[in-house]
Amino acid sequence: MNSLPLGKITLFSDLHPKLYPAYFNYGTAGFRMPGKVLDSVLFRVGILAGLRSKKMDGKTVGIMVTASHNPETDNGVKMVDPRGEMLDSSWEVYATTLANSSTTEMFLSTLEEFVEAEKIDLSKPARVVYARDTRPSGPALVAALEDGFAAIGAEARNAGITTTPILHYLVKAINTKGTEECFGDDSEHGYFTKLSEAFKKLLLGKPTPSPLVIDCANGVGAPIAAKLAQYLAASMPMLLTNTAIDNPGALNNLCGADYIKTTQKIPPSLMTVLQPGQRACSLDGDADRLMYYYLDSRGQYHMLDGDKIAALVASFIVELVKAAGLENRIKIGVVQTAYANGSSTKYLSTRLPVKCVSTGVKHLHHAAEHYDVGIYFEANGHGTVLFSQQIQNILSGCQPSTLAQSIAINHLINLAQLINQTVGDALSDMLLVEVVLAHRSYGCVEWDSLYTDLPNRLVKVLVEDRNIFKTEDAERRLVSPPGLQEKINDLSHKYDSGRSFVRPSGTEDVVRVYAEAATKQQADELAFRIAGVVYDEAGGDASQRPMEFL
Ligand SMILES: CC(=O)N[C@H]1[C@@H](OP(=O)(O)O)O[C@H](CO)[C@@H](O)[C@@H]1O
Ligand SMILES: [Mg+2]
Repeated sequence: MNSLPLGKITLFSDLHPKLYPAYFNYGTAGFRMPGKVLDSVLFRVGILAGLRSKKMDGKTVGIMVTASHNPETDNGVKMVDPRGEMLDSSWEVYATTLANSSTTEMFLSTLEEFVEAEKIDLSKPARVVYARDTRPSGPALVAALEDGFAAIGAEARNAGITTTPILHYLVKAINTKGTEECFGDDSEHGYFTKLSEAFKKLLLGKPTPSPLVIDCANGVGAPIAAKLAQYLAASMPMLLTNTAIDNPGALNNLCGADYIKTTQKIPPSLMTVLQPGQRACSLDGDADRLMYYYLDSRGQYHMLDGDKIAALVASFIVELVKAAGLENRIKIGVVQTAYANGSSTKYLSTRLPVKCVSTGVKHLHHAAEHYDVGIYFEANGHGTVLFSQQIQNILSGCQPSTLAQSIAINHLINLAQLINQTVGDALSDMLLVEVVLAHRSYGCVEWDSLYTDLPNRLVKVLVEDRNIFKTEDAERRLVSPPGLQEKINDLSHKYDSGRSFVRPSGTEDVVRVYAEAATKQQADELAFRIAGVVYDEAGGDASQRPMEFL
């Protein structure tokens, strides 16, 4: 086939017309909207994925149908590149243009222009693997996606209902099969085997962890964690909660990783379950984010977010690399965003290089790839640790001269197996945390005391046009509107340990204000004063002005 099958695409496309005037944007998290408006988008993404595979010489491309931590009525779709990573950003623009073509004719002509511009060799095969989360709108959207595959003639493999990180794993496993970089068996069984075997090796000789309460957000994490529990058997006792995937409206409702981070509260459903001192964690709706928390002996709630996970894991890896005698050969680094708590940055900076990049997983992931071992976590609990292929080869070829070196090297080798190398993975990260806690003989209290979080506050501001907000220095400084950054600086300087920044959201039509300061009251006050200044500069009617915190 050296030209697009226009007749077939037309037939299918007419079954999936663009009915909604909505503007579709392939953003940080792919397309994400109310599920009911996405039929045409899924069909077109099916075709685009086929073309992406052809462009990548027939390698398998992944597609995940999910809206992660969003409300149950939302849905979305994102594409995964052959190495298991997020779609190349140049294609995000094509995805947006194709999704917004208002008629079949316009869609076809845009497709043709695009094939021409990208010089796609249409005679190449197209291969895709796809999955969805548990959302009720999922089956119909997957059917639209499958029509897209049929229209372009893609060879499609259905991975069923699974997590986003497993889909990423499958993509990389399929594409590295039979190569030196072989990633593992390209099945869910392969994923569970890889994780559980590495976990058991890392825990050998350590006491079995006490039971961990897992809030599955009533989403796809529930069936997947249940399967993982079977592979781990007695080596990791887990108490699964919020597993009601068939209860309408339950997904992410008053539970899940995003609820934990944004409300800084325990899910109400766990109030009677969680014992003081017991570890608990929450996954989000597609199980790529993880938050830990616990109640202290006075019953007070404490949150252990992505920054605390980074601190725990980074210090452990730094010590292992030293113990392996490889500190001069392995360059370790941490990547954060401006949302990382100032105390975490301070803690980490005394141990290893820390880089700050713009918000969004792809920025963190790419920056982490510049290290031999790159650790990245967003404060919201999304993150992973990347071991370069070269370092994995060095580790497996190492000739240790002492027993201690040999043990440390083996631990590093097993960590590279345990940790999902493609994307943040709540279940893999959870096992990683459990390994470090077991090696350190830490409970939550000891882990929490690595450093004390600076109180902070995040406020959303509704403005008339968030596009007038432009930033630099990894989003820490506003360059537009002119003069606003100076006002932010003046206010921040008035508070002990005051730090604040303002940036337009990439996923919502708002501007976000983040502030931290020495006390909670000061952080709240600073955030709301800056939000007020932002609103006065760019907001609309006075009723939407952020209310001063009392
Ligand atoms: C403050 C915050 O949590 N921002 C989130 C949010 O991005 P915004 O661009 O801030 O809307 O969604 C992103 C995608 O899920 C996530 O990567 C990021 O951390
Ligand atoms: Mg998610």
